[in-house]
Amino acid sequence: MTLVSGLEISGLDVEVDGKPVLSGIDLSVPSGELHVLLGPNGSGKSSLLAAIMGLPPYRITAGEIRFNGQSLNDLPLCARARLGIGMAFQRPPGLEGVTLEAFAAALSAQDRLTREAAALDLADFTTRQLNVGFSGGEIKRWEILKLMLQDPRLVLFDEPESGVDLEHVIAVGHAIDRIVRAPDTPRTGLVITHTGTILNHVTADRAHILRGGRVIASGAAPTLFAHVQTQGYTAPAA
Ligand SMILES: Nc1ncnc2c1ncn2[C@@H]1O[C@H](COP(=O)(O)OP(=O)(O)OP(=O)(O)O)[C@@H](O)[C@H]1O
Repeated sequence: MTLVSGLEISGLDVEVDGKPVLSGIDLSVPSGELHVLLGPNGSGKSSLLAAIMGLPPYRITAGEIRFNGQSLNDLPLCARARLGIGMAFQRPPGLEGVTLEAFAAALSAQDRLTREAAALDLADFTTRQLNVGFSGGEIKRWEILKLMLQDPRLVLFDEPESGVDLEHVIAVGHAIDRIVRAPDTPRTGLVITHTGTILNHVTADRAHILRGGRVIASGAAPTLFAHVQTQGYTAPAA
């Protein structure tokens, strides 16, 4: 299938320092859909997000990543960000001297900061420096708020619920839905989850199981997650 709009990955091989981490990945996420990546530790989930975002040291050695019909393979990170690709990181660094207010002002997104900071319980943080002294859960909530301010078109979430308490997971899930399901802005989303907690609060369309750097199964998100809970990261019988 060739998608005109959305994310399309075909025959993708990726290596790190000469070591293959992804092999023959075929994955399509149509515009307007949110897909989930499941898989055991070390199966290549974060490497896949990094390869889409263009983060070093992940190197594409075969295949192609396209977004809205444009190949990303030869684009540096900053060009991918300008195309509207954004990522909520697992362990983002602190940015001393840059406050949430200043970050929002640089993006002319002060209105969104006011609105969405309240929804993510970060209203008291606007004069704080980014990620400096934030708790683990606060960092995760800021990563979601950051995406709201950046207004990306392809949104990558690396374990958005890990370290987030149960009450705030609800806010994070609703915020992810607001990002991906904005009625007048078509967006595409890909989210990694281990526990599946976030799936109780977002509407996910499809899920994919990665194992050993390969996609071994794809299916409706609730069905595939239920399968993983009982059978582990295996391909369901046809
Ligand atoms: N920068 C790197 N340097 C060396 N090896 C790496 C690097 N990044 C990933 N790898 C290796 O690639 C494999 C896939 O790692 P990756 O982080 O993508 O897995 P994951 O599925 O996201 O795992 P987890 O569920 O534990 O977060 C692992 O064996 C990992 O050690």
